[in-house]
Amino acid sequence: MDKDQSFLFAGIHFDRKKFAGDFVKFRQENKDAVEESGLAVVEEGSSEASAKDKKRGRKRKAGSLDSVDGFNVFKSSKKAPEDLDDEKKGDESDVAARQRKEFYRKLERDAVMRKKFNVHVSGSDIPSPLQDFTELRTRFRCKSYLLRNIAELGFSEPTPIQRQAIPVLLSGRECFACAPTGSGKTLSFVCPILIKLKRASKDGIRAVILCPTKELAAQTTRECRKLTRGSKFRTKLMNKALLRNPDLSKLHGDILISTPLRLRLAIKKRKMDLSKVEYLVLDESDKLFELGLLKQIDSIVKACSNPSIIRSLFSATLPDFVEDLARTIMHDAVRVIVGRKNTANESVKQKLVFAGSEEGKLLALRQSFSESLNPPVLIFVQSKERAKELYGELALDNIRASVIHSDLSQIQREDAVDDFRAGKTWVLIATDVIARGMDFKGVNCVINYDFPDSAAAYIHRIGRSGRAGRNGEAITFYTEEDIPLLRNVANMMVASGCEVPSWIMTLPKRKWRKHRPKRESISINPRE
Ligand SMILES: Nc1ncnc2c1ncn2[C@@H]1O[C@H](COP(=O)(O)OP(=O)(O)OP(=O)(O)O)[C@@H](O)[C@H]1O
Repeated sequence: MDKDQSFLFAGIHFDRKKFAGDFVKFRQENKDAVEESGLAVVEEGSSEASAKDKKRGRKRKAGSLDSVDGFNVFKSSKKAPEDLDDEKKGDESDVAARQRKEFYRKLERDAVMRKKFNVHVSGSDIPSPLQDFTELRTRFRCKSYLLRNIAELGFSEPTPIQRQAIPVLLSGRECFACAPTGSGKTLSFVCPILIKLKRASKDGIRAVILCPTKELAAQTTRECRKLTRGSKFRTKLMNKALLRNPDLSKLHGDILISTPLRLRLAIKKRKMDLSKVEYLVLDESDKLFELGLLKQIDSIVKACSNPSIIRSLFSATLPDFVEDLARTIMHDAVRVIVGRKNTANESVKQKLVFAGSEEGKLLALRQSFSESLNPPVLIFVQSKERAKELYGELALDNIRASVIHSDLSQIQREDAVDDFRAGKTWVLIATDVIARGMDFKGVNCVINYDFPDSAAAYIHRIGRSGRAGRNGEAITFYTEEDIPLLRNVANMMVASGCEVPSWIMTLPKRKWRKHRPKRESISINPRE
């Protein structure tokens, strides 16, 4: 068949320009045929494959030049030139058939692997997922220091998001990634940066990672530094001290991690130059795209003016409006979703507890602590005033608790986090300021003392537990005021495999709106 085709078309020069419309149609038909065959995403060949194809193309060209040499070599041969031509065509079509077969096999292997790890992709020409970390060396020439650091961190195999997002970014593609809380998204964006930047340079900042809070920026900086041990890469955190520097135009460093507000200040007031930035990561991207931060993000995106910049968005929640907004600035981005978009982590056992009133909540908390306090426990409340009140109450019970909210100084906030991490405090009372991204090892239980104000807040809060494959628990207190939105949380619980009393599922479905009802004071006993 192939032979016939090549015979039929031999000598025909197809004018692609003249018949551009037909050519596109023809390509589309071919695409449809592949799609019907059920093989993963239509153009889901790896970019390495396409790179190989390009090389093959080059080789083919080179081959036609080689054939001149070849002709010379066989000049003395007894065979007639026509026979040689036929033989060569036969060989070429065999090679093409073999290559095609191998290509489809690869697509099938990729599809099987994605299915196994619950990875869903869309976009064109998507690279194969990683089988293991050693592929970072064989496929992407990762340096040994990075593999050593990954091993020292105890990561024996890549998590599903790492399997797919790392090769996507390493093949120079922009990317939206949505994967459950605690599933290793940080390594998914730091690792490609380190491999792609190759070596440290004095040319200024080449990668920027934006995080919505100072705490998360500090944590990501720490993680980055663990991964760059043994290399010359320098990771800079945009903190108060750095921001005092009147001229940041010559800042020495490779990777800069910042909150949007601080980076915008650095650009506007401290001559920060981001024109050489090759990688821009928006971590917790949906938070960064909220109204309050959008202006800052916009000016940072503009300041990163390198035309070949690679931008990526990561979060455990990726609403459609964020994707739509991001698509306006991204080129040919690949979308990687692990599991189902916007769902709670399945390793967290979730429970709803009716507490009746504010007083009932405090009683329920005290009772559960007196029966079994299984630290570390993280408690979320809806405002800093309530955080202070609850802290005061727990102090009366001699529970080793600390509190974190936006009224505290940066040092106090850092101390609260560090003490909780080090096990000096058993309970951390917090507002949503630390609901996103914070990686506290082994939080046994998250208590939503106050009902969350959005689906994303629920997913991120409870995602502080059940991280890196561990199990966790989440308890959500509710009172009469929260019942209108109870079904929303119940739906998320059901979607992640938890049981919910059947009456809750019969409640009317409501659209989430900012839910911060005015609640009675937490303190029952007036104190001095
Ligand atoms: N391949 C791996 N194997 C085992 N543990 C890993 C691996 N990659 C990352 N981790 C660990 O998993 C934990 C969660 O990682 P990370 O903080 O990157 O999650 P995340 O997906 O960004 O979560 P969130 O959505 O809450 O920000 C960390 O403690 C990290 O050290």
